[in-house]
Amino acid sequence: MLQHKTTFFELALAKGNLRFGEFTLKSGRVSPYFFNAGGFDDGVSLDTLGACYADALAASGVAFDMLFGPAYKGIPLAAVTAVALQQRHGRNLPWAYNRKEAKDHGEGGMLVGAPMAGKVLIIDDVISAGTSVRESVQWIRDAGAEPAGVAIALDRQERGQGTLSAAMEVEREYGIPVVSIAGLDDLMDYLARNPGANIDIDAMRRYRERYGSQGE
Ligand SMILES: O=P(O)(O)OC[C@H]1O[C@H](OP(=O)(O)OP(=O)(O)O)[C@H](O)[C@@H]1O
Ligand SMILES: O=C(O)c1cc(=O)[nH]c(=O)[nH]1
Repeated sequence: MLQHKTTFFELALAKGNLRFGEFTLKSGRVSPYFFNAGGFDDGVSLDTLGACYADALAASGVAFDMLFGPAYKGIPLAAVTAVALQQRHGRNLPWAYNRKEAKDHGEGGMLVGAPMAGKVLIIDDVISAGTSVRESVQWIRDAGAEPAGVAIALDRQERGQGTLSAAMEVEREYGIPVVSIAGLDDLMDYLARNPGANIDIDAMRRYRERYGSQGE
């Protein structure tokens, strides 16, 4: 398993950002696990998470010229990934984010940071229904730039309306790749080798059989 995946799982488990039990999702499904991206809430964990995004992007080979972090949770993720790309991979790239409400004084406007240009990579925590990605693609195109792909932390690899996962639906709809630090398959592999006392791996398997996405 690639080092950034192991590092991500170790960090998420140590911070309690990967939990096991019974959780009702946005979709209404009852899941035996839950990922809370908002819990990377201190300097060390944010720094480590940024390194995981940067290393996953470097390993993916996706080409991009700048980063875009959709409000709100995408903003610190894009910022810390920009820092990690520079420190770990020698790529000093521009980055930008949007506001959720327009600012009517000072510099005004909805977009903050570098002007959108070239191939823009969207950085977010998760994709559920794809609404956030859809809005980000619109921001990027309206500014005359081109979406290059999406980077997320954990791909739950479960189907949306059809048999494809939300990430696959985004790839198909926009013709752009979705890169994740890790996916459910990686998590299952990790847990098989590092079992936790409170983790019902059979419940995870049953959930994946019932809701897992199929094909590419
Ligand atoms: O694929 P989707 O259905 O859009 O769901 C995923 C989005 O939902 C959450 O953001 P949210 O819009 O709740 O805003 P926040 O970042 O301000 O919490 C999350 O951070 C993603 O951006
Ligand atoms: O589908 C969701 O609602 C969801 C799942 C998950 O693991 N984490 C999260 O923030 N939302």
